[in-house]
Amino acid sequence: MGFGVEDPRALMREFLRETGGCAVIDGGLATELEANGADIKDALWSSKCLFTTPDLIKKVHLDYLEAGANILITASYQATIQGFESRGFSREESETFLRRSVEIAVEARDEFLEKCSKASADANQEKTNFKNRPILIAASIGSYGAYLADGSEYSGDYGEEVTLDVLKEFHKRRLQVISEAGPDIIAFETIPNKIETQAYVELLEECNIKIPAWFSFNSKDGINVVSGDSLIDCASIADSCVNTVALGINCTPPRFIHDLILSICKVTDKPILIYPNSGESYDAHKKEWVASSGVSEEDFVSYVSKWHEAGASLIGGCCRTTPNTIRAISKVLRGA
Ligand SMILES: C[S+](C)CC[C@H](N)C(=O)O
Ligand SMILES: N[C@@H](CCS)C(=O)O
Ligand SMILES: [Zn+2]
Repeated sequence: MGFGVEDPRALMREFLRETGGCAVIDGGLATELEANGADIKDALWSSKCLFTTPDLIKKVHLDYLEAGANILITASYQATIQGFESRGFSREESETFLRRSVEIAVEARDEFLEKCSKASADANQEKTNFKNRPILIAASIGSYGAYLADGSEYSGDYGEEVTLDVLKEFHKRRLQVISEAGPDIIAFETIPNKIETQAYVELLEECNIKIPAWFSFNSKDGINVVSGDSLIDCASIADSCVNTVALGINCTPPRFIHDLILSICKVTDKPILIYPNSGESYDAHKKEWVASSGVSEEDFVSYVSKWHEAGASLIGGCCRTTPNTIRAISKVLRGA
């Protein structure tokens, strides 16, 4: 899908018009890869599947489309050139994995739309989710903390040596390669601090990236981003970027989301996105979620119409949410 270079916001306006004002983001990708048997207890986390089980990534994308998603987030969250090279892959191979993450999602969309057009002749089509609908591919860019593979995306504490220039150098080539692979949106996700927000904004401009972007922060107190930096400051920096078509919150417990939406509303008139996690906490050492600490799927879904009323127009799930969560979100929003 192509979008006007002069007005990147036309993308989101047109997309939300077509979806009736609110759209469904997919759910946890890594979560669902694990549920389908992938072993991602690894420094590359879900991006390992780009070279071990790419077909499984496509299957999970298709499951989320079948559940009702309008937006697929690619498997590139923890996919970095530096991470792949440290595992012995060449620069060229590493860049191919980045491009593949976008291609796999595009292939899933094409296959899904093909199934929809076949199903349209079927009298039972109304009973399925195989109905033609607008679908965007959002290329994930996880934070520097994700690459560190030690849970730093939940602290945003990178140490003094990680300056703005270090972060820009870290992300630059990856951002260029992913942008050239042709996603509809760049999804900067789980952004833990202000310095990384600034790095992304400067890179988009300096690399002359013409693809719309979203900025999604995470919080552990319902007020600030996880590093303690002001959410208002981070959101204002993101809002000022000409590429930005939406901003919001992901991988954050559901109980914090309502107040965070209200804060973001104060600094932007762009669409607000939210895709919370289940509220469980992550043990980065064991690479496991602490199961008892989250909310049930039912409770998660009971928040959805309140988030929508508070101002969120793009709603999905992050870690530990599943196609069932997305199916339920889709039902709430499509009935809204
Ligand atoms: C969003 S977290 C659960 C991703 C995984 C983390 N960066 C790690 O490598 O442990
Ligand atoms: N987009 C990633 C997680 C970000 S925290 C995923 O769904 O696996
Ligand atoms: Zn997450």
